[in-house]
Amino acid sequence: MIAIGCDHGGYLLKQEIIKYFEEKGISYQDFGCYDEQSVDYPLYARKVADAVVSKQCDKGILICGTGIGISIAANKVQGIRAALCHDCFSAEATREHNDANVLAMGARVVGAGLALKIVDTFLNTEFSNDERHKRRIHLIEG
Ligand SMILES: O=C(CO)[C@H](O)[C@H](O)COP(=O)(O)O
Repeated sequence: MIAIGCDHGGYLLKQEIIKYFEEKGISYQDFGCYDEQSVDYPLYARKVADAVVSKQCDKGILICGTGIGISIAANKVQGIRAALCHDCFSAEATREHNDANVLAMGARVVGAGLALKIVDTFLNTEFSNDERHKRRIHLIEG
């Protein structure tokens, strides 16, 4: 189950991703927002982060205008490793090296075509389980 959330700046891209999930039969839970009315992105970052940390969902996807604010907010939640990715290399590397559990993107930065490839890469790349990466992740967690 994938948790997905956005602010008003990310709403239209979130709808594209949801359409993609429905076509592919990927199960998801939509934590809002639900239209383009102006909202505050930290609230949606928190909803998705809580769903991931509580294991209600396996991974999260967050979208705002830039992806920056919503990733900063998600990373305040203990246990969240949110990665802001606007290319497939980063999406693959952050799964392999950082075991990122939330993908953040900016709808004002990437188009839907690239965003869907980034989502696909993120969801289909496993953590390497390499000792050096595990050690570094433990150091992040403190
Ligand atoms: O990218 C964002 C945060 O990093 C927000 O989507 C952006 O700040 C919203 O801006 P506005 O209220 O002017 O639409």
